[in-house]
Amino acid sequence: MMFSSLVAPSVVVEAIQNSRIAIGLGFCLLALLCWRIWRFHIIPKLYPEEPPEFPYWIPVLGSAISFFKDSHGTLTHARLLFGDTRKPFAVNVAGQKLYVLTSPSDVSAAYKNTDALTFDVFVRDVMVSFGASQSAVDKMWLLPESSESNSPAQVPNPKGLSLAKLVHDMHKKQLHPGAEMDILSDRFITLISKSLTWPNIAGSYVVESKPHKKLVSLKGWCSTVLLEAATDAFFGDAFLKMAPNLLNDFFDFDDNSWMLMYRYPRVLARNMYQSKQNAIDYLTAYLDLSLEDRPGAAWFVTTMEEEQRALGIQSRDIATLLMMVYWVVNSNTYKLCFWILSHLLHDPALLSTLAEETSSAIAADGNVDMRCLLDDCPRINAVYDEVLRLTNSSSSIRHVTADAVIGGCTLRRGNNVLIPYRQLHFNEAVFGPTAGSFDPERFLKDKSLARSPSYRPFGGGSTYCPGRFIARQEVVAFVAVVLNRYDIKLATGAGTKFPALEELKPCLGVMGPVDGEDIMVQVGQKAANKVS
Ligand code: HEM
Repeated sequence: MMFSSLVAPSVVVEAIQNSRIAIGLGFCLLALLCWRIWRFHIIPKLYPEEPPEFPYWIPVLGSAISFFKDSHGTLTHARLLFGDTRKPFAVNVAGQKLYVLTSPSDVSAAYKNTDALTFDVFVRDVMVSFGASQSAVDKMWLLPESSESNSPAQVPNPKGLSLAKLVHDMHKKQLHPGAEMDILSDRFITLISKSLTWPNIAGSYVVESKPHKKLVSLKGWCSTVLLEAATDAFFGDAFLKMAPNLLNDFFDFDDNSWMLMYRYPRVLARNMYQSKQNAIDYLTAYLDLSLEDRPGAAWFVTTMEEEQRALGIQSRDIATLLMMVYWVVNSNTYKLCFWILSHLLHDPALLSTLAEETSSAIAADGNVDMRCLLDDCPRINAVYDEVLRLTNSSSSIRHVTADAVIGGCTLRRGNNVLIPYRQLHFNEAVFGPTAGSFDPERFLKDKSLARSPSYRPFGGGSTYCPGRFIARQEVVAFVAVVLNRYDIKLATGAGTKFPALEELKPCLGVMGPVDGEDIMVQVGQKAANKVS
């Protein structure tokens, strides 16, 4: 009796506390439900001209978790939820509203609307994320008539643009067909051809070496050859000699560079930040060498440095900004070579068709006839286009500086626009019911596809990739030289299954294989080219 009279009040207190918690929880749930109904059912009716927003439950996070886990899957889910009309919709990622464009006509309209949709805000942000000082970033945007600007006017600048804007013209001068591109691409292709000679197939990617047979990691082979060639072609051979770990730092950075773009906290991305720093340290040391000690740099590198020094930008900041260029130049092509060769190794008939088609472009002395590869070898070029379509996960991004109407919807100032190319590249209305699979002849059967507004592997508008000409040359030359110089086949045993694309990790370019899904390749000298 005494015991129960002691216990009873505490049971009652506990019950009251529990009911308060239940009421509190119920109230929170009700508030959340009201907020959701307001946000995703009432607001769209009040503002029907704005793109509808993909619903979410956690206000501050928005759709961030699913977007970072699988951005293509999340955007596809949103597109289908809105009836697959391909009209603009919005996704909220960690409090930031992103308008998503998935129709080819909206994408073209966005690229054209350079007044209201700008890339500048994004570039400034990226420069700062890469580690450039605020003063260097401001100097990049100084107008030439400003008293602080002392440009040597290496590049014609009739419109009086800041260096940040003029750089687009400089990219074009270096990378679009013309004298500077010829010099760069000759150097590139010569270096690739040299790295693919039998004695030069060496290094950590070679797992086993016998007199006329080598076992190589395909990913290691493609990445080492392409990155070394690009580094040498852009900076001359001094840079690689003084930066022994550059390639490893670059790959460590490249694998996780999305963390930088999405501003991951340093504690969660130490490795990525450290590798970026190491690469920038190497570039700074390179820029501090005298010009005589670093001959052979490409026109863009020397001219950009001169222009930046004239603005009073110091080596470390020049190195940081150059690192951004080094990254865009190098992050895609080695992965494309990897995927093309993976398909060929799994389809020996296709491999021999392409070897035969390209044979007259590859001379025994190592010379590569680029014109022949580009103009007379439609099959290898069709495979290039198809693999690029399937593996590219780049997006264009723009900032809305003034309200703009795209696809009949009003995009509000202050938000960002996302153009995810993968949404275009898998559109069955354009690429047919087999859009999700590899068809080596897709671009051969329908030549207009390569020019379709739904095929955008290199983006468009003001940021349309200027490196697209050299990219094709590098990749096609690499594959054609390998096919014509060597007998290649999948090594028996482990590593022969077709590698899976790393689709779930956010990626800003061509996707790599899932970790550990490399391919081991047996490389043998063709009887005609045997060299000991
Ligand atoms: C297959 C390989 C490549 C792909 C898929 C690719 C794709 C892209 C994309 C999507 C953009 C940004 C477009 C946008 O924001 O709208 C871009 C920009 C750029 N790419 Fe490429 N790229 C490749 C290879 C290259 C190569 C080999 C070079 C140089 C040799 C290069 C140089 C550049 C530069 C300098 C920019 C910045 C353009 C600017 O903002 O002015 N790219 N690339």
